[in-house]
Amino acid sequence: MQPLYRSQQTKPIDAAAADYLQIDSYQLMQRAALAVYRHLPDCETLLVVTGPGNNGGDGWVLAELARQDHKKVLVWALQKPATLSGDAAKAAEDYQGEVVYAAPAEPDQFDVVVDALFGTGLSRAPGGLYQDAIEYINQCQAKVLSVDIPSGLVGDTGVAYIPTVQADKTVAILNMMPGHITADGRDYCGELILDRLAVPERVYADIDPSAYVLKQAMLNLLKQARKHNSHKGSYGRLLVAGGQHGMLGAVLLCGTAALVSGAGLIQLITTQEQAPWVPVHRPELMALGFTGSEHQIHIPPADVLILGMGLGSSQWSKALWQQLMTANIPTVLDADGLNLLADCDEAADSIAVMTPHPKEAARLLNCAVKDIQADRIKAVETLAKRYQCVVVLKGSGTIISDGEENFICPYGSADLATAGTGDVLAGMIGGLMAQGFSALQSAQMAVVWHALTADHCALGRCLTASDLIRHLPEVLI
Ligand SMILES: NC(=O)C1=CN([C@@H]2O[C@H](COP(=O)(O)OP(=O)(O)OC[C@H]3O[C@@H](n4cnc5c(N)ncnc54)[C@H](O)[C@@H]3O)[C@@H](O)[C@H]2O)[C@@H](O)CC1
Ligand SMILES: Nc1ncnc2c1ncn2[C@@H]1O[C@H](COP(=O)(O)OP(=O)(O)O)[C@@H](O)[C@H]1O
Ligand SMILES: [K+]
Repeated sequence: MQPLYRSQQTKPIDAAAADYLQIDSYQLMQRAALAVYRHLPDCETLLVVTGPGNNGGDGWVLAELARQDHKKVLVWALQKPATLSGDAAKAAEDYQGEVVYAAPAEPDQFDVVVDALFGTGLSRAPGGLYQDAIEYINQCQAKVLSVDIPSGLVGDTGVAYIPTVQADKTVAILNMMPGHITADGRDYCGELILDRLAVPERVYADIDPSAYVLKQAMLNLLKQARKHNSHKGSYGRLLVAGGQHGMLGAVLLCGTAALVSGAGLIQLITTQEQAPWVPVHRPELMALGFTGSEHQIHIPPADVLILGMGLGSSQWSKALWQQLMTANIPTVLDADGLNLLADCDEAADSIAVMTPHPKEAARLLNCAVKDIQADRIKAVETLAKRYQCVVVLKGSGTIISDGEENFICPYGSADLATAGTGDVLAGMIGGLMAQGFSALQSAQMAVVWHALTADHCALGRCLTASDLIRHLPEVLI
């Protein structure tokens, strides 16, 4: 799996790469700039906007390459060359073309704008001249190519400061960062290209990644045929509980998704009044009504429980939650199941996977949603360690953590931002666990399958949770 590194890990990565290639840091910068230059869209005229550090250095080198390639190049330097240091100063000195120190008039004279303002060294919101430059770039009609990362986007977290360069293409050098694909990342990077400068991954073997990118290939396991000599009992017994009055749809979506994911036997637990309707909607699903009594219900034997979708927070909800959470069944906890957990101090040993969206995560960590989104990796890791389970933090660039390692999904889109798609995901995770996959493996495969199905459907804003379930099989063909 493709590793993702934090900004503090990029210096040792650069050093290891230079060492492997047996070149110095300036030669590495030259290779980086050449790699970016090769990804430049077809153009005659380009503006290269350079900042105060080595990202700016890459820009100066790229500008000289373009000049030697007979392009019409202009560098807009936010920092005068005399104030630069190290490789960036050298790069500015080697540039033989035209330079300006203020915004060029006629922004539409350029075919391409290269954003070489900030890379991994961005440490605060761009203000003053830098803010003006980013706003200028964003107003240009030209195609925008960002070197390493769009300036203003925080590589560690994917938080985009206001303003951030809106790139058409981003060329990451040597390594990618979590911020390229989670939180705001995908809205700002445009087409994302990683150029490793022909340095093999093993060169960084000693550097611990912050996360890994999940890959489509992990679904190959699900494409394998089942043993002929097997039966429904071989694929697990699953309980799906939730759906207080008026919310039957949540458990129906979840149970149906588990069914289509291959689980053997599925029983839904909902209210006494709604239970008879379950087989009417989906004959393969069995149903059990819970009255809300304090007395222990008869809990059928099960390998996995999915709890919380449309559960609510009434007395009925709390009584069901309490009884099922103490039943000692490996549990996928979702939605209101998580909200009830946030309100109680008891340890919950049976939780195998929890699937919070940022608001549910914020309730569990007693903070605001913006604190979760400010560092999604930290949030998911904290939850996984606290509850000793696999945590799936949903949203753009869904992150999965088992407390040791983190995994980010690069697929899916805001087409999934519609009611019930989370219920479908919980059903898929529980459905895979019921078939014997580990909690982590089930979460990883379900998240990738779910996101790729949305991409495959290509229904845009018309996508519904039911469409998603219907199209699941097509991604495995
Ligand atoms: N040999 C090398 O050094 C290589 C460098 N590379 C490039 O170097 C970049 C990293 O270089 P740096 O570490 O110099 O980082 P940056 O080029 O991102 O710049 C950091 C500088 O910007 C300042 N700064 C940060 N936020 C600011 C803000 N909001 N307003 C004003 N100033 C701000 C910092 O104080 C620091 O001086 C990478 O992203 C990549 O583009 C790559 O070419 C790989 C090789
Ligand atoms: N902007 C987005 N980009 C990618 N995936 C998204 C986006 N918005 C929502 N999703 C996905 O859609 C699902 C929504 O889940 P959730 O918020 O629990 O909805 P519900 O409770 O209505 O089912 C999650 O899998 C989430 O990751
Ligand atoms: K940049």
